[in-house]
Amino acid sequence: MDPSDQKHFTVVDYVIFAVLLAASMAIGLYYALSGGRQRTTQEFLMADRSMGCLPVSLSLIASFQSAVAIIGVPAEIYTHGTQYWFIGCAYILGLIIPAHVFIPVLYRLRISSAYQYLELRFSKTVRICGTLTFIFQMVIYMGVCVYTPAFALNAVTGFELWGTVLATGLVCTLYTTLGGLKAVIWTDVFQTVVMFAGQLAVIVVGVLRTGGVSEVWRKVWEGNRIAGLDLNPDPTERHTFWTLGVGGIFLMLSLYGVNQAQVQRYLSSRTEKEAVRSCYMVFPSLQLALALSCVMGLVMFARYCGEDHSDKLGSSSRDAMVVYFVMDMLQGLPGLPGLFVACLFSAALSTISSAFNSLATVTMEDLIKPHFPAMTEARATLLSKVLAMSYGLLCLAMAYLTHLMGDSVLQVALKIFGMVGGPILGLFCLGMFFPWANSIGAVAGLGAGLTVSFWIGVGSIVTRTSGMKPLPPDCRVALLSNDTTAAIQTALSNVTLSRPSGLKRFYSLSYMWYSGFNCFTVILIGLIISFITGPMKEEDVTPGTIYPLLGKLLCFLPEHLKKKLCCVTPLGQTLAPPQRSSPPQHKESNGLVGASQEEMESFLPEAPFVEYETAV
Ligand SMILES: O=C(O)CCCC[C@@H]1SC[C@@H]2NC(=O)N[C@@H]21
Ligand code: NA
Repeated sequence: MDPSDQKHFTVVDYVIFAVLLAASMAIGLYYALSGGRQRTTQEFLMADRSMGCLPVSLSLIASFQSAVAIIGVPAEIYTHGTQYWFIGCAYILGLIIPAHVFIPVLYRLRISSAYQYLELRFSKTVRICGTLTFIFQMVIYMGVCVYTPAFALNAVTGFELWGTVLATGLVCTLYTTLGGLKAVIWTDVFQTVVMFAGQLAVIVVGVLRTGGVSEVWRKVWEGNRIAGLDLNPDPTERHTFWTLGVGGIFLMLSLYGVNQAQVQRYLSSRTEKEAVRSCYMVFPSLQLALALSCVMGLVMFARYCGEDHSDKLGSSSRDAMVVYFVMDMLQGLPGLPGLFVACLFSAALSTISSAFNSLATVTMEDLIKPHFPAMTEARATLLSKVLAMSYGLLCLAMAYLTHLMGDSVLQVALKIFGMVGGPILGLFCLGMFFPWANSIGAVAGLGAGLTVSFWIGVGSIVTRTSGMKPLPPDCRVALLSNDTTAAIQTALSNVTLSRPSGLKRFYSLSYMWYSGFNCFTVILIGLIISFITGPMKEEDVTPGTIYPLLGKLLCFLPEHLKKKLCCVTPLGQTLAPPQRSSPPQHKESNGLVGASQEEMESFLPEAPFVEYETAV
């Protein structure tokens, strides 16, 4: 972008941005110097399991609402219209199922890492596989989250790119390392407020400067950006009600049901009820976040449709255009561009800090502690801090990798969740809903799921066919010059998109189905291998690790029928846990793994959880 058109920041803007970083640091330092001063892993990683539902719910939003959503969703709405808004329908089941299925099972096991569940249900190997897959997913995702705001700002304002990445990464690493989960949750609360404020400011100023609500509405309506209910069942159609409203449920379950960053927040709640309540409280805030970013996209469309800005932005992507739009709107209003930059970095910091902390937790709990049972609390806490720091530096490296990806950042993030989060969701579903599944089946299922997901993911990149939604003749796209638009119009009008067949059709599966498709692949292969290698007997399954799905689904059946059908009878008391084959390797202060018999009993969930009786 030529310097003459670069939007510049006033001193006030830089001050506001600096205040945001300083406030985040202050919260981090406060929790480093108060309370237990982060001296135990219980406090550093689990916030002493003392959190209330309000901070937890805002922190749950912040974890997966980063600059990717702030920039990527408006760019999506501008380019393809409001179809994406239907993902809001997925938030209903996408939060009810975690609240009533995953939280009860995971909370009552009193674990610190979600993947401890996999060892309880299957074996240590399955736990390690789950942990490594999670680490892989979050490290790449963190890279996208650090890179997005810096890249977008640099493209429009000349804001120093790698200096920003470094500043963001270091501030985030510091307050996460110093203040632990308590600092991460409370900075998330502060940053979520800044995030909403920044987006609201842009929308209000944008609407006022584009001629008011009715004018904006007229332009987006004429620009056919308001999408209707698209019930096209074709799974290769990128965004339809089914891919977003149903495929999106699996995406939500992989994030809000089994992702360590969210599970850790549920487990840090003071009671299970608080955790369930925080999950419910996520719903309105998530809908608000979605609405704000979609409306921002519509205002941007109303503003630029018809004007021509191609010379100003040149080749930079739609994502950068969102920042251009914001700087254009907020010019001459000192402090507001700084507020938006603070909003962008709040979104990024709150997601990255959650990722650091959850990565440090699982690395500690799943990969290190099991091999060093005698490690003292002090050393374990110090190691957790070193881990948070090292993940911070690793993420800067990943930011560079994102530089090479090229796709729209929202697309990249959602593909990562689908390709890696989907199989992990499948692993937990296999464990919770199918008592017959055994460890070999679980590992085979996860392997198959990841293989298929990377096969589709890479295939879709190789045979990429992503076009822009055709524009009405009178509205030229801001980014393209007139003749290019004309060329696209003619090209689009007379080319009949050849329907992909066979393998190509497989590659063109909508990325919104990746989570669901990969989840079912893991379950299917996991069950097949389990039955081939000898299914587990119900009495061998660790109590409390099964969710009585069949019992709940068939709850309308009379007892004797249920007994025959799925040999499931809710017993009044919890059975004595089976003798564990391996002697307890180490006493885990906050987990059941390797716990002794009486510890197991003391932790076991009360009656509502089903114990299986052998089929009569
Ligand atoms: O914002 C990001 O970092 C990732 C993009 C959004 C991830 C998913 S989409 C559905 C759910 N709603 C959110 O706000 N985040 C998650
Ligand atoms: Na965030």
